[in-house]
Amino acid sequence: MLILASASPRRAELLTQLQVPFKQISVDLDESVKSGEEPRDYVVRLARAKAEAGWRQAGHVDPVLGSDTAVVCQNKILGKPQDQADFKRMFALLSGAHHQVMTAVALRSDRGLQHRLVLTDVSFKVVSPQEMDWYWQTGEPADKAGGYGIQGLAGRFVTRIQGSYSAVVGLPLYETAELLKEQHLL
Ligand SMILES: Cc1cn([C@H]2C[C@H](O)[C@@H](COP(=O)(O)OP(=O)(O)OP(=O)(O)O)O2)c(=O)[nH]c1=O
Repeated sequence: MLILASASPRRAELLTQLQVPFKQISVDLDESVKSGEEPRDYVVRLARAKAEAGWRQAGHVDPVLGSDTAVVCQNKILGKPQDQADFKRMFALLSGAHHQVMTAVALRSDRGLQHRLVLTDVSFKVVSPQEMDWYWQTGEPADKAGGYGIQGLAGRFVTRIQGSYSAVVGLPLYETAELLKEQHLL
């Protein structure tokens, strides 16, 4: 059975949309950025590492999907906010501006390791300090790259998206389906 190497409930929910049976495992990885590493290289490296780690952990039998999402603003990676001050620093960059969401998905099986990289442009309205405080208090930003969830309460801040909505949430469905089809798993 296909394995999703992710602790993310959002990725699991997205993967059910492809109607392929799967089980979920979590893998533990060092997610630090290497010095001088480009954001797109970083998400590809992590997605591939998650798939590879899952493949090893599950005994080199079942095919494994791994994915990674980064919010990139002015070529800086905005990770998950450490605390409220960190969150407000991120939102000051996102407010009234455009940023890019980079998501990579990788599939490891006995046919090898393949990946796809998906870039999506997202625009935010100007977000006031009061709205930032309110949004932080909802608890939604804490476990999310860039400190927001487009599928949740932050949907109200998004004025425009060009690219893949499912990639912003965490798993690009079109590209994931392509990878699975290539390996005759869908
Ligand atoms: C930008 C954005 C991110 N996110 C989420 C997707 C990912 O779960 C998370 C990005 O962090 P990731 O490090 O990509 O993933 P994760 O740690 O949640 O899960 P795992 O490594 O076990 O697969 O942020 C949203 O849910 N909505 C959004 O709009």
